[in-house]
Amino acid sequence: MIIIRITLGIIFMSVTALITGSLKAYNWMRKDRDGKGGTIINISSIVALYQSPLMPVYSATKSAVLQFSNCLGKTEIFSRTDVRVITICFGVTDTNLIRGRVECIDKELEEKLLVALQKFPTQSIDSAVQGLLTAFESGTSGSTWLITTNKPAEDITKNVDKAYEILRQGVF
Ligand SMILES: NC(=O)c1ccc[n+]([C@@H]2O[C@H](COP(=O)([O-])OP(=O)(O)OC[C@H]3O[C@@H](n4cnc5c(N)ncnc54)[C@H](O)[C@@H]3O)[C@@H](O)[C@H]2O)c1
Ligand SMILES: CCCCC[C@H](O)/C=C/C=C\C/C=C\C/C=C\CCCC(=O)O
Repeated sequence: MIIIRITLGIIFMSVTALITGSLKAYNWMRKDRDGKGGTIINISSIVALYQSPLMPVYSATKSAVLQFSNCLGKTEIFSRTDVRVITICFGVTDTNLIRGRVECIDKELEEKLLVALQKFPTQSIDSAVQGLLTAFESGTSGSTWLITTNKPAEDITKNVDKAYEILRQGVF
């Protein structure tokens, strides 16, 4: 089935490869294992910050990137390893990704996504890169940055923390 192939591909690229690659870099850089410290910047997306039916698989992978990177970058670990982990949530950015056909889990969603991608303001690659550089220069370990609609990069770590404070109610 085509959708299974697409789904497995997205999960492999956005989650499996990202996590294994991050951990390889992490273990190589960590100061408590003779490394020199360093920075890992992982790319999530605005789809990790809200719930939409359009791309359940892709959205799940970007939420996984956000959670993995935030947790790996927590102070308790950073203070031992000096490996800073920053997460970027990009908005729609004018790259090949949004130019090609996006095969959703069904035709109805594909049509809705096309409309959404056309309606949602698209930022330039330059804005996206400028925002990433800001996050690299200013971001603390475990921070999350929103870079969208050609606006300056915004540190949204406090929003993510508040969201998880709400989610954890009743857990402990
Ligand atoms: N463009 C957007 O609107 C947008 C929004 C949010 C997040 N993102 C994320 O940004 C990241 C980059 O996407 P993009 O918009 O630059 O897409 P893109 O398609 O323009 O670029 C992807 C690049 O990755 C390369 N690539 C693909 N498979 C590879 C592999 N197995 N090994 C090495 N390189 C490979 C491609 O050749 C291409 O150069 C993705 O994680 C995407 O989810 C993009
Ligand atoms: C609603 C607009 C959100 C845009 C931000 C987002 O990161 C950009 C996505 C651009 C294209 C989608 C890229 C990959 C998904 C590919 C196929 C979807 C597979 C089905 C699914 O995810 O459920």
